[in-house]
Amino acid sequence: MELTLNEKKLLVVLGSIGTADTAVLAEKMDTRREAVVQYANLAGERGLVDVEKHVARRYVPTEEGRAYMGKGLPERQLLESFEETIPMRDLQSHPLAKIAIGWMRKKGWIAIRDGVVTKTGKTAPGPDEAAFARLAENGEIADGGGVADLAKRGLVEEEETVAYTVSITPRGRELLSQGLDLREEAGTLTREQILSGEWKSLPLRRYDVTKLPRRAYPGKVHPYQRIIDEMRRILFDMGFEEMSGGIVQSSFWNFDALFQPQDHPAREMQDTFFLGERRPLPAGYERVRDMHEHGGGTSSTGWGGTWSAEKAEQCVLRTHTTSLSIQHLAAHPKPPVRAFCIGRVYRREAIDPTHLAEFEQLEGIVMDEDVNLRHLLGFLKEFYAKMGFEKVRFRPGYFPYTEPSVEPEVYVDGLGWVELGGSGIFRQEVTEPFGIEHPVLAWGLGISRVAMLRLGLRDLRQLYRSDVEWVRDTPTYGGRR
Ligand SMILES: N[C@@H](Cc1ccccc1)C(=O)O
Repeated sequence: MELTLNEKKLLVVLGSIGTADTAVLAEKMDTRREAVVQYANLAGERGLVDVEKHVARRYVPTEEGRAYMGKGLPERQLLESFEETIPMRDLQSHPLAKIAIGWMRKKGWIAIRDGVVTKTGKTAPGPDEAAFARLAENGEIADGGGVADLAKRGLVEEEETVAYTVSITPRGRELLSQGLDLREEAGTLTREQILSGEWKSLPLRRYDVTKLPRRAYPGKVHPYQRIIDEMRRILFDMGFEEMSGGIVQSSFWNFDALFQPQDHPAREMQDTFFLGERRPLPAGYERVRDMHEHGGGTSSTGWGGTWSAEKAEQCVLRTHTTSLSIQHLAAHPKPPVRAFCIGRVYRREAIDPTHLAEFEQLEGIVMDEDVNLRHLLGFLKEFYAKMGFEKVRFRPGYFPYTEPSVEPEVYVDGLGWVELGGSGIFRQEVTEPFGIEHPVLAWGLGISRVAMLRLGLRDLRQLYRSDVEWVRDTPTYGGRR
């Protein structure tokens, strides 16, 4: 049997005292209690010592509980603050009134009639007060009596202490009587010890290679952020540049520039978070106005009616990242443009496992001479394939700013076809006011959905919870399933 030096030292100490708890052993061995527990468990597996675990539960006061220490429970303090009767209004001005009046009534100590509070005479302390008095005396208290009531009120909380006693077994004694080699063990060898051959005669520390190490939790990137990073990588690899912009946008950029009519249902209060702030309209906004009112210089008839600059100035939390795409195009009206962004958007949704009021979109635009629908479908297919979704199909859709409009769907085993966003080619009504003369392919994909599918989640909210266990248990490897 190969004992570690520490086990041997433990046996030597126990040889003289037989039994001791780990606190005593730690002191005698000049080490920490956790170390003693570890040595004792090793020696215990070999049958040389017995390790006994004692769990002690006790209750200690919470912060609120400490505030009442020595003064008594709030209802007792309040009861003693007046003689036989008191007008309710006066009683209510006592600092403890909020908590204590309810308890006095519940305990039957007072009756309230016509705004006057009268003591009932039945005001003897119950088990909770007795427990509280004992707690005040000792600083802690065992379970039982009225302690449960105090715990329910949040005045005490449970504290658990674990202690171990270690005793030497007959086998341990026998081994000890045979004499133990107490020379220091070498845990690492020096170059000299190896070259000179001295290592052969050194007592070496043994390692148990069959033991699993304790799990380590180094810092790591959140699973959702890893997927987002992967998507950015893919788009950079496909030759896209990244656009950026604020989450607060004027209605002009979020809606009007995208030829969304001012009375469009998506612009209603129940769908969009409107802000009090306003932003001035950009130079040249008149072309957008004209497009809305009568189609500007194009063959479009526009939406008709009068376009309101005031409505367009009003700020919103962006409802889609398409508000960034159109600004990028306005700033870069000449081809080629290949740009993307991944950003949070906001909608007034009823929240459920698959709908949140905030979520992320991946937005992309491609403008070039002669790009067409086939290119758009190709880009989307390629992107999804790189994300690990092999089967992709497209259904016709509708957006006020694209024609044609397409809704991509991916096939997921067990779920079937899942819709993942919208896409299309920007209408002339969108591009013309900004002097854009070539077709623009555009898409906006809900990527929290993608992340949910990739991570096998049933509830979208998991992506946004501070759930450390889940973050720890989600592997970092294998982007793809
Ligand atoms: N903005 C659309 C998606 C989309 C983007 C670009 C073109 C067409 C559609 C949405 O939020 O659902």
